[in-house]
Amino acid sequence: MNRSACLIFNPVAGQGNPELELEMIRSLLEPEIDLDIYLTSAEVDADQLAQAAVKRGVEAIIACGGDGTLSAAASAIIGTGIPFGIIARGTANAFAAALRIPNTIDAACMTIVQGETRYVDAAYCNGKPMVLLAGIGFEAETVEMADREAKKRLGMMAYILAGVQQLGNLQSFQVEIETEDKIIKTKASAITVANAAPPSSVLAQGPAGIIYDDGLLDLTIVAPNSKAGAIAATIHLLQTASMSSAVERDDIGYLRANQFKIKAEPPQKVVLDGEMIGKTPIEVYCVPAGLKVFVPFDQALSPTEKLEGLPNLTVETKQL
Ligand SMILES: Nc1ncnc2c1ncn2[C@@H]1O[C@H](COP(=O)(O)OP(=O)(O)OP(=O)(O)O)[C@@H](O)[C@H]1O
Repeated sequence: MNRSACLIFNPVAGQGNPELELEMIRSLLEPEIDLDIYLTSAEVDADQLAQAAVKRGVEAIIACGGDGTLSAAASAIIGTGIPFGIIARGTANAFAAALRIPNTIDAACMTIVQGETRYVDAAYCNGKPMVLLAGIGFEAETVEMADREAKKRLGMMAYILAGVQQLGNLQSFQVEIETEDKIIKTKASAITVANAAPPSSVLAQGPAGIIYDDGLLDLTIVAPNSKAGAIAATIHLLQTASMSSAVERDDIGYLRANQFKIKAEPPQKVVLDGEMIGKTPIEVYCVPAGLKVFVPFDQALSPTEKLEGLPNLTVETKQL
């Protein structure tokens, strides 16, 4: 008997041809999986469709669209244990990159067909589900500037251009960050709280690698004191992200915790998984192992040790 799944498809996401893309997905998945297909509309979003699918007791949910669609669908699935398939067709595709899921339609479909799953953490920010990150300040201003029309025309460049434009009027603010055991007060231009983040989310890259299944959130504080400092800090974050090392600049800080309460003065705009949600204050907490996601076969089990290649290696199994 075939497996079954609810497929939630956003027909306006990305820059491709939605009819052809849906046809391709059906031809790749339907030999193995019976699909119940629902299209999002301006009125009915992916979270409503996913909530209804959860109520119907579906075997799996597959979401196909940009980051907005993927996070909206994921939000209804957190804590349900229903396996979640991701087919990214957006501009930034941060969701797939952060969870290391292929971002081409055929490889994403193969991942779902293979059927390997892995638990990853999720989070809630001001009561709203979060899979990737909450950005305060600079990032939120940049996302707001890159509107759908600009993204259609320019793709990823829309975000980069908005970021460059935004550097010109870099604002800093007072911030208070509270964890279970600390209250930190400082000045900043950007605060990012990440559950999972792709390397392209530069402002999240303070720590040496963001771990998305450790039950903790990673917070990065970027506090440059000039436009030149902001550029230098960004370049440093790009370098450390590509080498998976932690930052070493006085104007960048980071910490890990299970939850954060953040206040800013003046209040700052907040972007949550790519969508504007209003202004600070925010409260974010992690939901360990909140999502069960289809992942490529080689990631289903993360290796707990690596010994091969060590010089003169011998490994002896002890008799217990
Ligand atoms: N049929 C539709 N017509 C108009 N808007 C829609 C429709 N379906 C979904 N939407 C809207 O699309 C938005 C989500 O878009 P999504 O993020 O998936 O794609 P994108 O903007 O192309 O990608 P990215 O976020 O990577 O730039 C939501 O705001 C949702 O309300």
